[in-house]
Amino acid sequence: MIRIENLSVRLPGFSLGPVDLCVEEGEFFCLLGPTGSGKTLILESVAGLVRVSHGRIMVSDRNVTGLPPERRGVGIVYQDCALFPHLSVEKNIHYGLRYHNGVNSDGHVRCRDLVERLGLAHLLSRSVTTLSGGEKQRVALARALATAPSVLLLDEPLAALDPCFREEIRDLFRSLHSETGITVLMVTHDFTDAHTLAQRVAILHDGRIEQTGSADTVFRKPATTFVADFVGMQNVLPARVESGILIVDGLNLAMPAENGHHSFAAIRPEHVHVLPKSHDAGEEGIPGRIRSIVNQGLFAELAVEASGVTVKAVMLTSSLMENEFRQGGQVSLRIDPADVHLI
Ligand SMILES: Nc1ncnc2c1ncn2[C@@H]1O[C@H](COP(=O)(O)OP(=O)(O)OP(=O)(O)O)[C@@H](O)[C@H]1O
Repeated sequence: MIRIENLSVRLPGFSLGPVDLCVEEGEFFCLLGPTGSGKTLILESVAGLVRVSHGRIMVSDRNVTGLPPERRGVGIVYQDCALFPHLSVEKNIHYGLRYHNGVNSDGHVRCRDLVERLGLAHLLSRSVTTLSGGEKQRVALARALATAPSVLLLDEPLAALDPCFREEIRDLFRSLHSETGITVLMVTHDFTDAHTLAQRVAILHDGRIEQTGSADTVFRKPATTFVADFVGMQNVLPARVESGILIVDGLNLAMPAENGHHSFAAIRPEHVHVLPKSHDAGEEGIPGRIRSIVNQGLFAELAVEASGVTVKAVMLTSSLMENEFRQGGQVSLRIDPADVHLI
């Protein structure tokens, strides 16, 4: 368990916090946010690598705020692995043991088990400078776990890897977490990590947490326009309700089930259905004109102008071809009220 209470870190050009965050025992938690929003600083505060200005950090019910990194019971893996280039794979893995209750038989047994589990036995005598990206990450993970930390901190460990290694290491994190039940706090830019690994996520903005929840909730029901933009809603439009009709900018839409006071409607581009003009789009069909098409290969991104509003949509390129959609062409838009999220 990691409990961060009222944490602030003041640096010359940046202020983190106040941040409150609890990662439950055995949870896999992802921190997401734009570059420079303070994700790494949170991780470094937990690891004891940065001076905390205010607040308290608990790891497994122990107040570790004033403790040096090696006494906090945390393991950390960085994006660039930060392995010691002058040491072999084996020496890198054993490195931390000397600072954690000395080199004892428990530590050696644990390292042997990790070497086995992470498929590193044939690499032990190799210099780490000769390893592939995926192999380096597995060594970094073994080194971080060698001291039996109660929590594992991962700072964008997949970002520098080729897509094929990324999938392999992501699977490794997933199985390791489910087998050991270790508490994991991971910084990532990648929404796939959030969806496939995390039980919960937090979105950071300018040193503050803007929303915490399951990946599904945060992606489908963002609490703020910032989170909506960040998770790729693309259509975040001023909205008001008049006589039971939702007026989104200049568009009249059927009212979604959500109630309460709202100022914005957020609609994911994949929830905007673009249909040929002749197609029966039903009562909700909104006439529009295609302003632009960007072909991304498998998908195409469309900007459609409807009643003076630019609505973003994505569709399969095959469907774009089939329907012979062209820039300037007339279309009908259909948006299911259930896919309109009010903020
Ligand atoms: N030791 C430091 N001294 C001064 N400023 C720092 C220090 N460490 C981080 N910062 C600044 O704090 C801000 C947040 O940095 P941080 O590395 O936490 O961002 P991040 O969200 O992890 O970004 P990225 O996704 O690009 O890694 C940045 O503006 C950074 O320049």
